[in-house]
Amino acid sequence: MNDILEFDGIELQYGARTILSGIYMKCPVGNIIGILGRNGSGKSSLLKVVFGSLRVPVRSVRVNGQYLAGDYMKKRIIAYLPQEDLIPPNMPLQRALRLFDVDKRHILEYFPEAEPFLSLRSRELSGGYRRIIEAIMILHSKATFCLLDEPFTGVMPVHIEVLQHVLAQAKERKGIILTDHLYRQVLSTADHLYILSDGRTFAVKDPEDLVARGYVHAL
Ligand SMILES: Nc1ncnc2c1ncn2[C@@H]1O[C@H](COP(=O)(O)OP(=O)(O)OP(=O)(O)O)[C@@H](O)[C@H]1O
Repeated sequence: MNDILEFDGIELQYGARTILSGIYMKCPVGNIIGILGRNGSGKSSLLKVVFGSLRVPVRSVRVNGQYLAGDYMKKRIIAYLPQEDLIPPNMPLQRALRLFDVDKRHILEYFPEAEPFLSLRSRELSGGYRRIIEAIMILHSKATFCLLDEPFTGVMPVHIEVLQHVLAQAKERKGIILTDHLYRQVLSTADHLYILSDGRTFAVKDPEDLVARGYVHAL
């Protein structure tokens, strides 16, 4: 049976505002799960809570029914691409690849032209190149589950197609949860979709649900 990442019982509040409550999501290996939601609906917060970098008093994150606690990445269970840059600005790309235990050939396979970039510091790369390289790094990490916050944003269309190809290959051995406002790309990439609204997750059965939840005017 494929491994399954599952979470619920997550409560997140900022002051008097409840951001997350009534969350349930399941991500089996072999699947890409898309999360959509209006600005400020809590998508990034949810991924941080699941990864463990944002601590909350109540949370239940499980793999195959076993509760996870602490720093998941060290256990090579979950890898996370934050909405902000992943690689520190002064870190050379090849050092980041070593840290994430990713062979450079996984980058060069898609971008042979990137060989000279490997010795550059992250801040010396263009934003779009940095984003797709970071996303590919996470997808080739040893973790079984990958959380990707806006992997398509800032990436040019021909490279989005490359990333969709990498995602399709990666899901054969991983479970992937991603969120992005490039919703057409999310719709064409994800096997299952959720929309986050009023702090809760709703499974999207029909793309028209996105209109009903005020995420798009029309499809
Ligand atoms: N550290 C914080 N302190 C107070 N409020 C916060 C903090 N971080 C996030 N928020 C608020 O929590 C809400 C959810 O933020 P989050 O970034 O998770 O939303 P999002 O769905 O990812 O938004 P976007 O689509 O704009 O990226 C927002 O209203 C945001 O202002």
